[in-house]
Amino acid sequence: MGSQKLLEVENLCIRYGALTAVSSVSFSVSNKEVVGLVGESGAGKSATAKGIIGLLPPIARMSGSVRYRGEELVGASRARLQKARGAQIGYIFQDALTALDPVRTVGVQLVEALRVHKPVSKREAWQAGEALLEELKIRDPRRVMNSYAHELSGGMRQRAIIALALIAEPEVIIADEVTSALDVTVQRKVLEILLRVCSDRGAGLIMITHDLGVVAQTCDRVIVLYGGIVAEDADVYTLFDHPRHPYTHALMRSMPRVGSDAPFEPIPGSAIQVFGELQMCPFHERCAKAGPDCSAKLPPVQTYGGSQFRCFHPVGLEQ
Ligand SMILES: Nc1ncnc2c1ncn2[C@@H]1O[C@H](COP(=O)(O)OP(=O)(O)OP(=O)(O)O)[C@@H](O)[C@H]1O
Repeated sequence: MGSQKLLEVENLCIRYGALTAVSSVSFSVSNKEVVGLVGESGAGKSATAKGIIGLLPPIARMSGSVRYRGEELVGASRARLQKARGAQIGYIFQDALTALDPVRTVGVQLVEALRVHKPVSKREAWQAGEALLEELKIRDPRRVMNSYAHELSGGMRQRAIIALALIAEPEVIIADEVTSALDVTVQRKVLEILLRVCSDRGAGLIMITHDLGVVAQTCDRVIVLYGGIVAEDADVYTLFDHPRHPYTHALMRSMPRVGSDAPFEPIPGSAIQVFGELQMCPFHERCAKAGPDCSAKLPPVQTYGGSQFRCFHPVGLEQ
């Protein structure tokens, strides 16, 4: 199977009243590709993901284009979006405790999630659920099928949530900070399992995270969001070898590195909220390289050596 574009997001803009959460975000996801959406809290990662599957709250206003296999989802009917959610685009929620219904067993929830989309009997759905839990390396799938969320460990709960998102075999999976609540060893295992199952199925994965360690471990391509815009978009090797946007560069210096004595430096200042149309670089107040041009207008997208970035003063390309 060659590379096929499954999802194309173009010029996505999302507003909550006067607050602009997402401005002109564009990217695509192909089969077997893992695309990271990275950025600090408030950067617009979840808004982008929820916009893709039509789960924004009624106050939100969205424009732009989201195409699944070429079919436009922005402005699609509620029924069309319901079909897209789960059967074509699966969403793994951030918070495993609230994503699972506390009063129904994992099995009952899996059966329902499958039967909404596929004409299978309860028995067949139950068997599919059990097989999927086994695929997710759950040692005693029958016990987990009959368990309630509170009876499971954090890692098991997270795998049950992953199963709920995968049961109807979507081709694109959005994983929203799926492992941030888990300790590091469990996190690594859950990520490995998620990647393997997505790759076995030929699915595309959008990995939402603020953790560059997770990005390095999992992603093929990385979209760095800041203030609701794509600050940088590059394949994972180019991004780590040659971060061009000063925000990406600062983000890398702010994380501890294994085997390095270099001190890690927090990014000064705090993330911004954008109101109205963005007329300047949203990072300029925190940026050591900013010049007068950065506060005068929004830098256009530039391309250099496999990266795209919005910056007048890219790192390593000083004139
Ligand atoms: N329902 C809402 N009403 C108003 N503003 C919102 C709403 N949801 C999100 N926002 C705002 O939209 C912006 C983007 O939020 P979003 O949740 O997409 O960020 P994020 O990058 O996913 O952050 P986090 O990592 O904390 O989840 C933020 O400024 C946030 O305060």
